[in-house]
Amino acid sequence: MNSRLAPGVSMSYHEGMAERERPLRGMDIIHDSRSNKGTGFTREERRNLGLRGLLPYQISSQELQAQRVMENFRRKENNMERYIFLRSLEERNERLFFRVLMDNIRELLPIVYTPTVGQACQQFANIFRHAKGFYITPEDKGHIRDILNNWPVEDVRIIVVTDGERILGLGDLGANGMGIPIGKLSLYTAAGGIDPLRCMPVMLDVGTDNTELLNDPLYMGWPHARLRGREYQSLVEEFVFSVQDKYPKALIQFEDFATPNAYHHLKRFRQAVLSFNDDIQGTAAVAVAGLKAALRISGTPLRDLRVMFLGAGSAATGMAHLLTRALMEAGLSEGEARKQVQFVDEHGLLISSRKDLTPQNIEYSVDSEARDFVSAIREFEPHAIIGATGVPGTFSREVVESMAAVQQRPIIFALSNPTDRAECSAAQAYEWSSGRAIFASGSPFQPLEYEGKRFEPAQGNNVYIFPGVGLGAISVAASRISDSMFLAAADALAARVKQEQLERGSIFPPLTELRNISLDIAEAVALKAYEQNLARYPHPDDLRELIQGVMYDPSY
Ligand SMILES: NC(=O)C1=CN([C@@H]2O[C@H](COP(=O)(O)OP(=O)(O)OC[C@H]3O[C@@H](n4cnc5c(N)ncnc54)[C@H](OP(=O)(O)O)[C@@H]3O)[C@@H](O)[C@H]2O)C=CC1
Ligand SMILES: CC(=O)C(=O)O
Ligand SMILES: [Mg+2]
Repeated sequence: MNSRLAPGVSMSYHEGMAERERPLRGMDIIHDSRSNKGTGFTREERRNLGLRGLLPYQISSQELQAQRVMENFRRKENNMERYIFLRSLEERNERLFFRVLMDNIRELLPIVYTPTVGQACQQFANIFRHAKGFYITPEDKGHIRDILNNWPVEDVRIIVVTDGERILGLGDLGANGMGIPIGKLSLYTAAGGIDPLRCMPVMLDVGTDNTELLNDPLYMGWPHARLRGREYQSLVEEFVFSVQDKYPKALIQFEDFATPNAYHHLKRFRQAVLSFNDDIQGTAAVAVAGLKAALRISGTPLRDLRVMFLGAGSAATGMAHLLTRALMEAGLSEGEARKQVQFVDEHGLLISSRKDLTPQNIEYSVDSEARDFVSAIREFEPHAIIGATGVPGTFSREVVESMAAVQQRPIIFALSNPTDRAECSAAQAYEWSSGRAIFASGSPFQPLEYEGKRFEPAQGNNVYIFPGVGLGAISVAASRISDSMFLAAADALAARVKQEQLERGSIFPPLTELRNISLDIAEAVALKAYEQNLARYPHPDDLRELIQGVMYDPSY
């Protein structure tokens, strides 16, 4: 048991959580999305809360309201309309929004998350209705701790922060990237059971180098070129330390930073602050889980697995790092494990003589005559290729055919988001490999038939990981997040894949199980925290029950 408590960290999850009471009545309660039930208010509530006359006569159950919402949702003409509709619902009636999201996660995930959230970021100014989240600009330098007091919640537990420089595979979207922290936090609640009151989306709006946005009079962000260098770093530091001061129990998830900054922040804060980088570490765990499940289909032992990454940025190098750890757990030395991982980027195979290697990928560089992707595949004969380039079409027919020539069951993960950035589509992977590919993609592809056989392509996305990691970490007040926690998360995810799913080619469990998956992951992460002496709350009698007990329920 470890009861080292940081200043401001109490002994249990719920302690210190009470927010200032705001007795609401009448129209105020209807305009407060957290309290509002719309037509769900009972006769008695209507009498006691001054609501008589303010609502139509009929009282609807939450189930009936949800049915009404889904009918309206399905009548919308396109996904952007659906996105706007759902976000407006959240602004009116938060519990109904989460009820609907949780009960229809398969149908709604592509709207609140990738691919539609990418489009929503691109059109952020055009669809803007209502400010949500917290914006920090360079003009707030020296005042961040003060302005955090403007946030109306006393006890925040999860913060997702971006600076908008690498939004999915869409590049620098400046302050429009706020759609991503908002979307990720909706999933923290729907999948990870974190009370939305405890969630805070943050945009570090340090400008943008996207000239189209800078020239757009509708752009709503800080209209300057990106802050860089020391000034940028010191703004990020001020933000992190202000958060620690105001919200000492909060986990900070860094999201969609450009690679050099992503690694800089990870290195700077990972030991001292409860934080992680989702693109580097969350993606890594989902990939390791997917590979482990895929190996159950191909029959290849983990210690023999060879993987070639296309792209050598934050997502790919994060995956390589955790995969190396997994291979070491399977009995290889670090050197042996690294030899089983290779990278190809825009300029070809990462060979030792290249001058553009980074600290994250240099250890994987090789001596080889091969240069381009296809000849590197022929030489290395990887069991898996994993794309994290943000560039569509990079898994060409020749690439997939080469994989099918060297492996009976080639593993092909096209992880770039949104859908139109995927390295190849599910249909292409199956067709070009004569139905032999074991496929996953970052954004969803519909089930399909190839030569009379039905395939259900899996979605290899960090949404399977971050809600559970966050839930586990804050349930025990972890002091930091370790690599071992991500390996534990990967194992918990892989363990949920059933044989019958593998037979349909699906290497991740159904998204409808996200809440239970997150609970399993949270338990595994929390156990790891106790094992590694990183938990700051005393060990409970029943860890799973404790975690389950803190999970948000949107029912009235
Ligand atoms: N499925 C999931 O859960 C996740 C998916 N992703 C996706 O991964 C993608 C990459 O993210 P991230 O790693 O942060 O981005 P980066 O920009 O850091 O990395 C992209 C990498 O791809 C390389 N690249 C670019 N063009 C090509 C090309 N034509 N052929 C080969 N390599 C190329 C780049 O090389 P260079 O630097 O030389 O340009 C760079 O190494 C994004 O689309 C993102 O949506 C990210 C996180 C999670
Ligand atoms: C999924 C995700 O985190 C990304 O594409 O950046
Ligand atoms: Mg991301």
